[in-house]
Amino acid sequence: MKLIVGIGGVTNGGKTTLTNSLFKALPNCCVIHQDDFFKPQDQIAVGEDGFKQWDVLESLDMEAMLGTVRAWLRSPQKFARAHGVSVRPDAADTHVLILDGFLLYSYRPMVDLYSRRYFLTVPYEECKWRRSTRSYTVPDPPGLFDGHVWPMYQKYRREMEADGVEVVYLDGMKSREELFHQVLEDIQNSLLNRSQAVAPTPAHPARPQGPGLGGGHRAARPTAAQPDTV
Ligand SMILES: Nc1ncnc2c1ncn2[C@@H]1O[C@H](COP(=O)(O)OP(=O)(O)OP(=O)(O)O)[C@@H](O)[C@H]1O
Ligand SMILES: NC(=O)c1ccc[n+]([C@@H]2O[C@H](CO)[C@@H](O)[C@H]2O)c1
Ligand SMILES: [Mg+2]
Repeated sequence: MKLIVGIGGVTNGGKTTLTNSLFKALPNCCVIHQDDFFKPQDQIAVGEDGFKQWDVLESLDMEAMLGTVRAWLRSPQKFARAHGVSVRPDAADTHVLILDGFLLYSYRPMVDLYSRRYFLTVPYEECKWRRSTRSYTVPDPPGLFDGHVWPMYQKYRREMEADGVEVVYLDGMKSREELFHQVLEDIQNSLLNRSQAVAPTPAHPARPQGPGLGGGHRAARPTAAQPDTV
């Protein structure tokens, strides 16, 4: 069973913090960070506002990110091994991929790959404060947050909502522990529901095939007919 989980949402909402905790807690779990797919600095456009446009989809090599997700889909076992994740024999059929990033649900070719799309939010003031404490590989120039980062967050979020992309909102003002337990429990329930949906137990108790029984046609399988991939 393969499960792709998105930990998306606003910058400094706590995505990577939450992702790291889930990674440690879930069996056979791999992580892909969207931030690893930023294009080189000299390929980042400069806007009319004079700011490098880091917070737009075009600044990310999303084709490469999708390629990495496809590699996991082809063989989660191989992917896990290649990334130093040792596959747990007691849960060898369960594979979870977490995608961590601020623009996960705005790239059309990937939107339908997720089993669950989480979206962390924090209010403007908190976000601005947290961001001011961070140092990125390219430090934020003065005014970037108000001039570029926050307006782009609002624009992409509006578009995502207008497109009807279904997400589970998470309140990033909750404690790290509360968020972790909430999301872990939710993912574990998804895994449980899926394992029950694909379990080989028949919908009805097996009946011996005697005369007059088993007339040659099969009843449609209910939820079990769903593929176990995403
Ligand atoms: N639940 C929380 N409550 C308070 N502070 C938090 C919480 N989660 C994370 N933080 C802090 O907020 C900051 C941003 O956290 P984190 O790096 O996880 O966010 P992010 O959404 O991944 O940000 P980025 O946009 O840089 O990817 C860090 O200083 C982190 O310690
Ligand atoms: N990781 C990077 O190369 C980089 C460079 C400049 C800015 N950022 C910021 O990262 C955030 C997403 O995590 C975005 O808001 C970018 O502004 C990242
Ligand atoms: Mg992060």
